[in-house]
Amino acid sequence: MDIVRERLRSTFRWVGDRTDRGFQADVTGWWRDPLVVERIGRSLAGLFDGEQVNVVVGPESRGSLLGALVARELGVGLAEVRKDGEPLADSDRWWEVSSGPDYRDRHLRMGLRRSMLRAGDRALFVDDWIDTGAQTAACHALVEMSGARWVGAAVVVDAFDRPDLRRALRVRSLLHVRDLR
Ligand SMILES: O=P(O)(O)OC[C@H]1O[C@H](OP(=O)(O)OP(=O)(O)O)[C@H](O)[C@@H]1O
Ligand SMILES: Nc1ncnc2[nH]cnc12
Repeated sequence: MDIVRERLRSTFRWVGDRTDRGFQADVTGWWRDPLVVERIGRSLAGLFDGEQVNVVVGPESRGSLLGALVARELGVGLAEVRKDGEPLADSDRWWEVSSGPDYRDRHLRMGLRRSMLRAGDRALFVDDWIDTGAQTAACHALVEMSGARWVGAAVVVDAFDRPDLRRALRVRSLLHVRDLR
């Protein structure tokens, strides 16, 4: 296992009791580790090495934090997807979809300003975690709606139990959730 994956494992913690409703993943230790901050953008970008990407799509908030690091590495920009967000001005044209139930059973309105994605763009989705896949699927729908191409989904932790959708969404990860147990 390389040093970035090792640090991701050692700075991660589960909070609460496994049988408890409050049992949660705490990834904040990642952001506090300078080595992770320095190298994670390159590691995530490397999951799609050799593929042409000209925009990174990152959902608020941890996806846009990581997305900015990946975009910096690739020399491209970031299209931030808001959750239950609104256009800032009535004149803003906005793409929006509703997600299926996510890991907290929420149906989120996910959206972004239309000018953030253009037909012909090649979009790489970035996030910290994929669980039900509902938010990733919603972002995929936004990318398709805009006419951009979906290159794939680069995530830190894969906790997705839908192999068919993993393939369809081209999900690649640095860790599987079982690496954190
Ligand atoms: O696979 P799913 O079940 O759709 O869940 C995955 C999403 O859930 C988490 O975000 P959350 O909405 O908790 O927001 P945060 O990044 O602001 O913590 C995570 O960062 C992913 O974006
Ligand atoms: N089980 C989980 N813990 C923390 N963040 C998540 N995002 C999606 N699923 C998650």
